[in-house]
Amino acid sequence: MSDNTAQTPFTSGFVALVGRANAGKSTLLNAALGQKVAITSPVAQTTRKRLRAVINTDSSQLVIVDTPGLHKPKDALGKELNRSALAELEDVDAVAMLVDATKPVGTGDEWVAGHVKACDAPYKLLVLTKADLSGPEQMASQLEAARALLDWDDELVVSAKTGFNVDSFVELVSRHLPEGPRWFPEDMSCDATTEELVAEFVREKAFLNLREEIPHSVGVVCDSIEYARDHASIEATIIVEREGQKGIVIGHGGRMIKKIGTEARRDIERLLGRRVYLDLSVRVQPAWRRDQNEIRRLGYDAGE
Ligand SMILES: Nc1nc2c(ncn2[C@@H]2O[C@H](COP(=O)(O)OP(=O)(O)OP(=O)(O)O)[C@@H](O)[C@H]2O)c(=O)[nH]1
Repeated sequence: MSDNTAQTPFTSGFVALVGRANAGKSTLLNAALGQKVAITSPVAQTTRKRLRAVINTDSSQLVIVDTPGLHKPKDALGKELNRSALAELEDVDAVAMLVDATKPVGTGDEWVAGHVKACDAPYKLLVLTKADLSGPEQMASQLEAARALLDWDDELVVSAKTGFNVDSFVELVSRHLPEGPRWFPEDMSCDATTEELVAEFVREKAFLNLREEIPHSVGVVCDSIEYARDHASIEATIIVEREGQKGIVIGHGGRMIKKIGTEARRDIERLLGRRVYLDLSVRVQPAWRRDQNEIRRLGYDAGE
């Protein structure tokens, strides 16, 4: 494939997706990539790991950085997530701030916008998400409120669920990146290891199936992956903070952990392109969310 044509210079760069928890960052990233790498759920603060996804077009390479949603931190994990999200803003070529079209623009958005305003990124894009859930009037008033947050370079309304304007998002950002080479090989879709993606896919299903406070107490680590000719055998551990939570994760007669495992296995099979045997266990690690070392060990930190 030719990278450059006489007419359009090849552009490349880093793009941070920021926004309040639950704004739709991970969903937009997966939709733009056309492949699931980031986990999503209706529970706020699902994203813990920074993930870089690489989107290649004929004339550009976007390295999209998904960040944990910004929020008022309640514990060491919360602080680390904010730190990691804000650190991403320091060195990117573009920032896309996502605002949920269905939730009134409020102090949370103002706080995030304040950080976007202060950062040096040369291109700042407002993205109104979840267009499929919002009527024209609500959309218009949300846009007006979001416009007042800062002097945006551009604005775009998208629905990552229906695909509306997802391609436009990629095109628009590509046009505003600097001229540059492909930084990453064309066949690389993200910077997470298979083990990290497996652990995240299991955590997503735990988030989706467990209610109330438990999801935030859940950490997942992938212990091993063994590849055979036509399948892979995987062992992973779900970490919780209390004995009682362990019982809930396992469920009556093991039903809950089986459900989590079955759902995660489907995504992992799609990722690996082969049959998967997934062996899940549960371990209690009291107060791991307050333990900086444990947060690091699980990879829910800013890295380097
Ligand atoms: N209907 C609809 N739902 C969406 C859309 N985008 C995201 N969602 C839903 O909104 C919820 C949150 O989406 P995420 O992508 O996990 O949001 P996030 O900003 O990454 O959230 P954090 O991890 O908390 O920072 C999920 O239930 C998504 O399915 C959309 O365009 N339309």
